[in-house]
Amino acid sequence: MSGFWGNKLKISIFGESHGKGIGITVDGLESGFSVDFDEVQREMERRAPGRNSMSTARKEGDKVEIMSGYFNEKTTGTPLCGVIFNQDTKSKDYTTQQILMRPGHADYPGHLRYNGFNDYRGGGHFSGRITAPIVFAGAICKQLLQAKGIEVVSHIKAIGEVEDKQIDYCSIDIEEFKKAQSKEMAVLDDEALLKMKDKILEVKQQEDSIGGVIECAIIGVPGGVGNPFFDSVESTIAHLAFSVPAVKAIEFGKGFDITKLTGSKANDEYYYEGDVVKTNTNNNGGITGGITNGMPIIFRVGIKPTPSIYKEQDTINISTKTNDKLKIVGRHDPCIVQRAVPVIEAIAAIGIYDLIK
Ligand SMILES: Cc1cc2nc3c(=O)[nH]c(=O)nc-3n(C[C@H](O)[C@H](O)[C@H](O)COP(=O)(O)O)c2cc1C
Ligand SMILES: C=C(O[C@@H]1CC(C(=O)O)=C[C@@H](OP(=O)(O)O)[C@H]1O)C(=O)O
Repeated sequence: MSGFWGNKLKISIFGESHGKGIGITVDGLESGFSVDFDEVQREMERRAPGRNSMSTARKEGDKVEIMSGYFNEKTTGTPLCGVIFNQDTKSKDYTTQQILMRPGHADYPGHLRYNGFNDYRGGGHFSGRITAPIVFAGAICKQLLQAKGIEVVSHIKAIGEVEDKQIDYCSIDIEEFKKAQSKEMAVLDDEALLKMKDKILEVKQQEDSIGGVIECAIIGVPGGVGNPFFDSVESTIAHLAFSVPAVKAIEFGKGFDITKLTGSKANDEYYYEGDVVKTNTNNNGGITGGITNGMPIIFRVGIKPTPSIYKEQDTINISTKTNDKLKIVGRHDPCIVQRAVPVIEAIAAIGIYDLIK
């Protein structure tokens, strides 16, 4: 089975991009919590397709219908199920995807795994569209975490070679991040934002695509959360991050760059600020031994360039068993990164809520 995740919180996703609908069941939420559904819908809008020239042209309302688990304006504590009905499908664009396998997409592995019975339309269950219900569940977890003084924020660290400003891992300016959320893309530095936008529109013009990096910070998690080995905070977040289509890399704190430091530079030295324990640096991204140390949790995910590009590509025809050419039609994101920002925040919130519940 692969549609289920969680320990104390359990989520189960379902649906296909061109099927009737997509959704999620969330079990293990605390009872008696009033969800701000306007805020949930704002989170859905941050991810929704068809909102600007940097996105797929497919337009979805992405309004979530609550089927269960919410009564008298409060969570009941029993499974909360949210459904989103698909509206703007154009399945004929995918006629050739039955036999011509898109490089970089799940067509071929999905065909093998499900013996040809997979729904190939719009990528079916493999589609980035299935991240909409994840954002829904994450938006609720975010609110539950906020009530405990925990904030989850993120920004686009890079699109291709264009980078946003370096953040201070020890002291996250939450307001600066929140301001970035209302921009066209979640970038802290306005000049970098314009350069990133130009880059995305340039590759779009060239019938190509581009990837990038999202950096996420979780602030306010007390020290002592998590477990050694298999349920470490890193394992929990990484498991969820790699469940997001197009995520190909993850690193915590200084990440791969920590390997270039000596121990005396890499260690985060402790000090007391009043009775609060802090560290001078945060190279370990707020986690040591798989357990939080009270500093901001910092991680980055690498998102690959969108696989469906309009340039002609080499591929295979699984019907004739010959080599062939593929020229994709349809509506695709020239870059996934800017739409995946709320998805990464959502998986972070789901993971941390599961650990602290
Ligand atoms: C928000 C979001 C939007 C996406 N949009 C597209 C798209 O328009 N076209 C496409 O080919 N892939 C898109 N993807 C990525 C594919 O779904 C993904 O690359 C594919 O399922 C293969 O999985 P993998 O890249 O994790 O190996 C999107 C992913 C996300 C998270
Ligand atoms: C619909 C969404 O994005 C889709 C993700 C996607 C893919 O292959 O992942 C391919 C495209 O699907 P379609 O060809 O049906 O338009 C995107 O539009 C969404 O994110 O809500």
